Amino acid sequence: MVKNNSKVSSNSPPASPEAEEEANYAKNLENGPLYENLKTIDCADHNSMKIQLVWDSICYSIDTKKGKQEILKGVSGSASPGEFVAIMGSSGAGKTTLLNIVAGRISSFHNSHVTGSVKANGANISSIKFDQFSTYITQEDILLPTLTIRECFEFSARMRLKGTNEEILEKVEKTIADLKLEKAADNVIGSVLNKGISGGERKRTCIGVEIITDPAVIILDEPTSGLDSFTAETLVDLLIEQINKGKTVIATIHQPSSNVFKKFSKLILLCEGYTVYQGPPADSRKYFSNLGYKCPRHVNPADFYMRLLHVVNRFEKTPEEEEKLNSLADAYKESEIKETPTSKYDLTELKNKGDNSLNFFKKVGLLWKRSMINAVRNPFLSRVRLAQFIIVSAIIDLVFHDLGNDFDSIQNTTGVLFFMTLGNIMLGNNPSALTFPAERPTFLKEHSEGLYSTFIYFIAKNLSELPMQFVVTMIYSLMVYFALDLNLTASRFFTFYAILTIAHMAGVGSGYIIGGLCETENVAALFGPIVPTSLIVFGGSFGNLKNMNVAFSWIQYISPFGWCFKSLVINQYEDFDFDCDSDEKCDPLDTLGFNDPLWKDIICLIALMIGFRIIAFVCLSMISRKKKH
Ligand SMILES: Nc1ncnc2c1ncn2[C@@H]1O[C@H](COP(=O)(O)OP(=O)(O)OP(=O)(O)O)[C@@H](O)[C@H]1O
Repeated sequence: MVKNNSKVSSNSPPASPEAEEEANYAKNLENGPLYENLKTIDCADHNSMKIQLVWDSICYSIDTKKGKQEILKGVSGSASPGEFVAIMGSSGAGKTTLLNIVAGRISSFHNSHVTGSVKANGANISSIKFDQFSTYITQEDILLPTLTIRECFEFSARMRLKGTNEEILEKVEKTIADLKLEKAADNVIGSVLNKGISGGERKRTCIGVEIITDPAVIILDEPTSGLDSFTAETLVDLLIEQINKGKTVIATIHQPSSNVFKKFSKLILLCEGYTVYQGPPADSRKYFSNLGYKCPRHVNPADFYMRLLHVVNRFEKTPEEEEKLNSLADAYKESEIKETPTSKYDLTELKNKGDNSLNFFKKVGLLWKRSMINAVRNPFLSRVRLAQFIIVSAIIDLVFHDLGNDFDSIQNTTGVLFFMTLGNIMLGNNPSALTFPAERPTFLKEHSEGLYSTFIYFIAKNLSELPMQFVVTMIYSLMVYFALDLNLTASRFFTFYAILTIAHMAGVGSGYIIGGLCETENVAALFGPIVPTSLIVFGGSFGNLKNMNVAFSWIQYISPFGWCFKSLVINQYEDFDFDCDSDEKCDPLDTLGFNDPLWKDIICLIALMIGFRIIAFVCLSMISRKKKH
């Protein structure tokens, strides 16, 4: 219950010993590091652009099954150059939503509606390419675990900045130094399974990857979450160094320590979509004290406010909770500290910067290089792939060696060729189904930041995986072809190798489709075998295709198993010299009904290889576009 709902001024003089104590506390806060730092700011010394962000009357609602849910209810505020604005509030208060709207990452869509305006130096952020001037650092640390800190920065710098090699490397070193990461710069990021850099270093790396371009506005979603209080304070100090350079920093923060709390330039407290306080942290104690909520002397104000704004169940508030929150929101609306968003600075006009992006080939090259580093540092997958082909080849050699060339050999030969077809395509499909889900967070993040298009990523991904595909099918061909004594001419061997390689690549393509559609590796592992397994039925070895259900007979044309098997059989028997009495009886191609010319089957296989990739690319494009909204 708000005891004092009268207008509250942050500047009114202390009238009682209690008020004097509050004033002293506020003074102590003012003497904290932030205010010392702020005095040293000389924005004119910095050449980089200064941006003031002003958001006015932001409302955000979503349509749910139960009706319209209002998430932000007319929130206004600003963040100026040299300011660290911290947004705090209870869980579900709308902090991340506000941050996303201010960053221009949420706009009205099918079931969500945004009203109000967000302006950067007076220009509506939707009318400029705001991400050219700002960066958004998400709560999740999305970094490739196999790269080192220096490599992460270098990739980001090369992708985003233009300049000579020396300039790029200089920028990388400067960012490492700015973020005090010198000692860990050559350590790999690591993952849950392979320990790498510490949590604080990881967070600083995420920040470094983004601020390497020197953005004027740095927006962070819960940058200190999961860090101990000392590491969190160190991180906030690094961000304060950024505001000292004239940057505008806005962050949502959970449970800051009292040391961190007093370093913010401005505190915004949100509750249930309303602003309940906006102003210097040092003035907040007095403000809430005047409303009847006195924060005890030795209690961290951040904890006190979180407890004050907490509701047990957001969707079923008690009458007391409802009354408290409404009166806090009303008190802010009527108070003198309520901010009327206006531009206070001599603002530079924001014009879109020229296109700073690299050309297509350089981007493909950088992504390809990163994928190769990733593969070399994570050899497990490559080794497993090699081992799979060696084991399957060895089993084939053991079971079917030296097939011979008499009539009785036909059944064994066609059998082994079908078995090879199966192994070859399945061993392409299944691991590939896992690759996109593993890289999905990195791809979606970098794509949404405009680092590269889906097409560039897709081309680089395909190119980086090609060498392995050529190697495994060569091992397969060499280990099996001569041991089984198949049609022994050089041209037949190389055609055999080419068929296996194209079919394997078609298998990889079908894996890409599944990988593109599945969000996680677990789901992809479950669904991975489904598509190829269904296509095996139409591979031409388990039944006469002419007698199958007409409704499904078209599937034979999209089955790489069928085309691969047919090609291998034709390649084996087209000019095979049989040890046989009767010519007619000895032509297995006639018996199997494989009368097409070989080139036709190979072209169909190539068409499937390309077609599967086009479908996979469309799936990825749809997912990346959906993610952007
Ligand atoms: N697109 C959406 N669809 C459904 N609900 C949404 C959507 N966006 C936001 N919300 C809801 O709006 C409310 C505010 O979400 P938001 O993420 O902004 O909260 P928050 O203050 O950042 O919370 P936390 O501190 O727990 O992260 C939540 O109840 C959330 O479920």
